[in-house]
Amino acid sequence: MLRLLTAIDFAANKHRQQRRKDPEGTPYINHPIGVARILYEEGGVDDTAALMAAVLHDTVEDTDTTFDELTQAFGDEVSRIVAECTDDKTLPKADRKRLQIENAPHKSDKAKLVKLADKIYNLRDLQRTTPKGWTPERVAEYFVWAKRVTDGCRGVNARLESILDRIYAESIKA
Ligand SMILES: Nc1nc2c(ncn2[C@@H]2O[C@H](COP(=O)(O)OP(=O)(O)O)[C@@H](OP(=O)(O)OP(=O)(O)O)[C@H]2O)c(=O)[nH]1
Ligand SMILES: [Mn+2]
Repeated sequence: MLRLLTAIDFAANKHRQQRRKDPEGTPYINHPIGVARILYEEGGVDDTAALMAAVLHDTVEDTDTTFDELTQAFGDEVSRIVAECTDDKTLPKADRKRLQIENAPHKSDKAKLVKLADKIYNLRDLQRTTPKGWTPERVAEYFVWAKRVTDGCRGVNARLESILDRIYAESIKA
């Protein structure tokens, strides 16, 4: 479990100059820490590798962190879970979004858990406030897209899945 503290410190350093897209400019690190909290507290997940991967899940996608660095610091399993949760930013956005839907069902159970908690955090954020520059249409499209991704991650945690069911019932208009 102390490895989890090391991961939190690592992620906090990597994300230290980043802010969320909300109007308040919340520190980015609130997101990965919150994703790990959702996994543990709301999903009942106490697997250390999954919780560490949750904390680290955006470090490669959004900072200069490499998978080699993660493997060195935290081992193969954590690095692989993060890899499964990392979009290829060299691809056009439409391809990245499509690939998340297509690849979701093929991910490991631990990667699916991180994906479910990541989407819960982001969807709650969208219910709370609108990111800078987002139109209502873009927000609505994110809910529909996120549902397609998380539908492919089902079967790993009934509690997280029912939280998502409620969020979609509240926010996706037929
Ligand atoms: N809802 C919300 N999202 C914010 C905010 N600030 C940053 N984000 C991040 O923005 C991403 C979603 O925005 P998009 O425009 O769809 O994706 P993009 O950053 O990949 O282009 C999420 O990345 P991600 O975690 O990698 O997840 P995802 O791309 O798999 O959804 C989310 O964490 C905020 O204030 N509210
Ligand atoms: Mn994320």
